[in-house]
Formats: sequence, C-alpha cells, structure tokens
Amino acid sequence: MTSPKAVLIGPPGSGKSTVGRAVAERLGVGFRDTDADVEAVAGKAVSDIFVDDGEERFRELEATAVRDALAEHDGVVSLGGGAVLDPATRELLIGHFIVYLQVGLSDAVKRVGLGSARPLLVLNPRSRLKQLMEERRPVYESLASLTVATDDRDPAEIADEIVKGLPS
Ligand SMILES: Nc1ncnc2c1ncn2[C@@H]1O[C@H](COP(=O)(O)OP(=O)(O)O)[C@@H](O)[C@H]1O
Ligand SMILES: O=C(O)C1=C[C@@H](OP(=O)(O)O)[C@@H](O)[C@H](O)C1
Ligand SMILES: [Mg+2]
Repeated sequence: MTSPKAVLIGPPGSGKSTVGRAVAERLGVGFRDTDADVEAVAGKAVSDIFVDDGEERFRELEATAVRDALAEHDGVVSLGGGAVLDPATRELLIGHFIVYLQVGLSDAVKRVGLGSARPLLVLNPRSRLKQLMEERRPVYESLASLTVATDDRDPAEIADEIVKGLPS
C-alpha cells in the first residue's frame, strides 16, 4: 500500500506548497499539492472556483483531492490550509506523518500579501487571517506528528528540519 512520506498542514502563508516541494526534492520523491489537483480537475483557478461555484463546491473537490492523494501518492503532499476542517479528511489523516507548519500573524500576512489568489482573504486579509489562524490552531495541533516553526526562517532550513524529523 502506498502512503505519503509526509503531509503538510498549516494556515495560508505557512509555506506548505513551497516547503513541501523542497522536502520532496531532498527526498527524491514526487510532490502533490491538493490545490493544484483541485485546479486540474475543475479546469480553473481556486479563486475562480470560489467565485463561480462557491466555497462549498471547492471543499467537496478538495476533500476528494485529499482522499485521492493520500491513497495514491507515495511522496510529499501539501494540503490547502482549510482542508482539515472536513471531519472525513481529519479521519483519513490519522496514521499519516503530519507536519504542521506554524506561522505567526505578521509573517503570514507578509507572505500572502494582498493578492487575490486566496479568495478567503480578499476582504480585510489581516483580520481574516487572524481569525482563521485562531479558529484552526487547535485542529492543526491535534493532527500534528511534527510541528515546525517557520517565522524568520527560510524554506530550505525548514525543509531540512522536516527531513531530519521524518520517521526512519
Ligand atoms: N519560510 C518562508 N520565508 C519567507 N517566505 C516564504 C516562506 N515560506 C513560503 N514563503 C513565501 O510565502 C508565500 C506563500 O507560500 P506558500 O508555500 O504558497 O504557502 P501556503 O501553501 O502554506 O499557503 C510564497 O510567496 C512563498 O514563496
Ligand atoms: O485556508 C483556506 O481555507 C484556503 C487555503 C488555500 O491554500 P493555502 O493554504 O495553500 O494558501 C486554498 O486551499 C484556498 O484558498 C482556501
Ligand atoms: Mg499552498
């Protein structure tokens, strides 16, 4: 049975997509990002799915993308920040090696910027991000096999720490 070497979770701007790719490179394995998988299935960007079809439809596509990635992929998988809100997804994550990337509000705000690529943060990004981070922190903490701080650290250093922390 295939199983990912690591599954990255954490809020938007914690670096899941960037660091996940770097971890996969270090391990010489493939990388999957469930947002990219959703975009491939829908044939459009996450932000367009939110606008055209609504968040609920995005969450359905996301739950399926996560389920498929966990079942099929034996490299590194990065989830979207909100994927863990789905109870069925949380259930499927049990038993996997889950890496929680921690980030403080000010680094997260700097990293996500003011662009519209993250539709949940289009209106008032700083306060929305603060709210999301506070609501979700207990969920991320409850799932984590390994927690890695990312503030004031570059992706290479974070990826090295994750590789060192993987089970042998
Ligand atoms: N540790 C880091 N330090 C500085 N910038 C980072 C770091 N990790 C990611 N970034 C940058 O922050 C932005 C968001 O990163 P991304 O990997 O998309 O985060 P996530 O997938 O968790 O939302 C990208 O522009 C990325 O280059
Ligand atoms: O936190 C969220 O609910 C979301 C995070 C995004 O992914 P990143 O965490 O990779 O930015 C993306 O899945 C979508 O915009 C919703
Ligand atoms: Mg991402």
